[in-house]
Amino acid sequence: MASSAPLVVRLLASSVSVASRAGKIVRDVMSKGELGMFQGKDDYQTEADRSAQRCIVASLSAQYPKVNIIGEEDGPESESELPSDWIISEADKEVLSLECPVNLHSVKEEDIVVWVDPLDGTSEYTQGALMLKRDPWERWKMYLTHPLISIKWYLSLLQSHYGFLEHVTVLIGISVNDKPVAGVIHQPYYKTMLGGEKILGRTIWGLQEVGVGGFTPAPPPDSLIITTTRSHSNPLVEKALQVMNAGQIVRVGGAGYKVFQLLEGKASIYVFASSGCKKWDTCAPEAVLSAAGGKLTDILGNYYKYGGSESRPNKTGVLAAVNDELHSYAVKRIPQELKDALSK
Ligand SMILES: Nc1ncnc2c1ncn2[C@@H]1O[C@H](COP(=O)(O)O)[C@@H](OP(=O)(O)O)[C@H]1O
Ligand SMILES: [Mg+2]
Ligand SMILES: [Mg+2]
Ligand SMILES: [Mg+2]
Repeated sequence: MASSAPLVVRLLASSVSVASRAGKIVRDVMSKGELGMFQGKDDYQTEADRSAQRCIVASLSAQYPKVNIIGEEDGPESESELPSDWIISEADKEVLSLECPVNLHSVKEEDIVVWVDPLDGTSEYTQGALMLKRDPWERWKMYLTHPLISIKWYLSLLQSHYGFLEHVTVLIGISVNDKPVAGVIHQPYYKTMLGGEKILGRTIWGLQEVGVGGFTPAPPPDSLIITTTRSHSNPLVEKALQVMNAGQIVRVGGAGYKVFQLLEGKASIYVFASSGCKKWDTCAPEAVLSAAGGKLTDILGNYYKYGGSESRPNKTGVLAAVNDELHSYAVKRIPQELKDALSK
C-alpha cells in the first residue's frame, strides 16, 4: 500500500506487520514438531530462526531495496522458493499515522541499517520444545518410573518448560547514522484472552521522540530487581550481578524479553557483563527502551554504534535501565577491573 508517510515511519509500520508474520512462522515450526536444530557459528539455530529471517528480509527488501538489512542467521541461501504468504506488503495503520520526528523527515534508504534477530531466545525456544514434543505416553512413563517425582513437581516442570516459550521474541531494529531510532519487539507466545478466546502474540514498537505503542509500560518495581541471562552466564556476568546489591535477580532468556521485563515493571535494570550479545540483539530493544524513557548501553555506559560496518558482537556487554538515574547507579556499581576485563 503506497503511503505518503516519511520513510522511517513507513519502514517501522512495515516492520510491525512483518514481525507478526515471522512470529507465526516461529509458532508453526514448533507445532510441526521438527525444529531442524543445528550448531551455528557460535550458537544454535533452528528452522524457525532461518524461516522467520527469510520472511523478514524478503518482505522488507522488496519494499525498501536500498536499505542495508543485516540478519543474525547468515547461513547459505536456501534454494527453496519462499511461500508467497511469507512476503508481507502490509503496513500497520496506527504506525503509519504517526508524526515523524523532524530530524528523521529526510532520511534516505541509504542512511538506514536494519538489524534483524528473527528469533531472540533460541535456547529457551528449544528447551520449551523439549517438553511439548515428548509423546504423552513417554511423559507418563517418566512419571511412573520415577516414584520420587510427585505429580505437583512434574506439572510445575511442564509449566516452566512451556513458560520458556514466552521468552522468545522477534526483533527488528532500525538505525540511522549509527543510532537506533525505531524498533519492534514481537512476542509470539504471549497469551491474551479475548471474549473467552486465546489470542497469541503481542507487538511493541518504539519511535524516537514519539514513544511506544502496542503496549502500555508499567512503573518500575519499588525495590531493585535485576534481569539477566538464564543460559549464557559466566564468572564475569555473576560478578556484575553481585555488585548491584539487588533485592532480586530474575534470569530470563533473550534481550528482547529482558526489555519487556523492564517495561512491564518486573525489573528495573538489565545487566549482562559478557561479550555474547550482538547488534541484532540490542538494536530494537535499545530503540524501544529509549523511546519509553529508558537507556541501553554497554557496561561502561557508552552507546553502541549500529552502522553496517560495525563489528557484530557487543564486546563490552549490556547495561540497560528504565531511566537515567538507575542507569547511572548501575554504571557506577560496576568495578573498574570488570570494565577493564571486558574492554581488553
Ligand atoms: N555467550 C554467548 N554466545 C552466543 N550467543 C550469546 C551469548 N551470550 C548471549 N548470546 C546471545 O544473546 C541473546 C540474549 O542472550 P541471553 O538470553 O543469554 O540473555 C541470545 O540471542 P539468540 O537467542 O537470538 O541467539 C543469545 O544467543
Ligand atoms: Mg542465535
Ligand atoms: Mg538474539
Ligand atoms: Mg536469534
